Amino acid sequence: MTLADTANPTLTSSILYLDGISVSFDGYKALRELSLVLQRGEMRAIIGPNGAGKTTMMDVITGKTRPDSGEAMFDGKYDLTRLDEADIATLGIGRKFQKPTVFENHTVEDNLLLAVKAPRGVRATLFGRAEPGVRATIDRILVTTRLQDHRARVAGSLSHGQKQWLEIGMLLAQDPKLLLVDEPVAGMTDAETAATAELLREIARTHSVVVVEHDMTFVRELGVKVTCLHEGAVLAEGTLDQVSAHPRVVEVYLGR
Ligand SMILES: Nc1ncnc2c1ncn2[C@@H]1O[C@H](COP(=O)(O)OP(=O)(O)OP(=O)(O)O)[C@@H](O)[C@H]1O
Repeated sequence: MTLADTANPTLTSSILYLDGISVSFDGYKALRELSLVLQRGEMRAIIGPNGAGKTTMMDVITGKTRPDSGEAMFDGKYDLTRLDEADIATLGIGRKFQKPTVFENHTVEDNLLLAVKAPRGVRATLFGRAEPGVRATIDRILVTTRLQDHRARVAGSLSHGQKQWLEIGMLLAQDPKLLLVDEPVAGMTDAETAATAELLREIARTHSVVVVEHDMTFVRELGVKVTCLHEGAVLAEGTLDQVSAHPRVVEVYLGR
């Protein structure tokens, strides 16, 4: 961080600060001077057509992709462009990919126990006799993710929606400050989609969240600020109504 940055109140007050991020793949510009600021405790929905750069942006945040230029800061002080993926996860950025990757042969509860933030070595001894603090965390997550009545079920027997919630629960078990959630409601029923919006709103009371999603009904249910990306940059930002009324957003995305 430079001296100029410490005097930048937008940076110091934000959980995530992206400024002028560019990424090229073999000459193709996936991100073009992308700038986005997420306040602490904010949930933001990211929309935009295929190829807009949403996944690439998430990859920059998690250290999977290094930008060619620009600034990416976390929690007002950590330079994400200089840290590797493991360091960034340890700092408190958790990511959930679109496809659920739960341990199908383990119970719901054991999946959460496996994910829980615990010192190395402790994890292996957790099964069957988890310490009370860990138990309380797991119980809380089971309630949040609507899985309290399914804790003893094998994860492979859950519905698609329940698997997604379990994976969100596994993310929560790591106690991240910032959650990145990629297309959580793809393939869900309308009822599951509505429940997921409610679940994320609950999580957003105590965490900062970035959600990438194409389902506009779901984005409306989230009721948060929306950023529409197009060709690697921000095309529009505001409430869903404001963004939806933007002629270019209609032209390149919503009107299609
Ligand atoms: N590793 C890579 N090598 C080459 N090109 C890539 C690579 N990753 C992404 N791209 C290209 O960069 C552009 C942005 O892709 P990205 O996956 O970030 O878009 P997206 O907004 O997430 O799209 P979608 O909604 O389809 O997931 C696309 O044109 C894509 O083909």
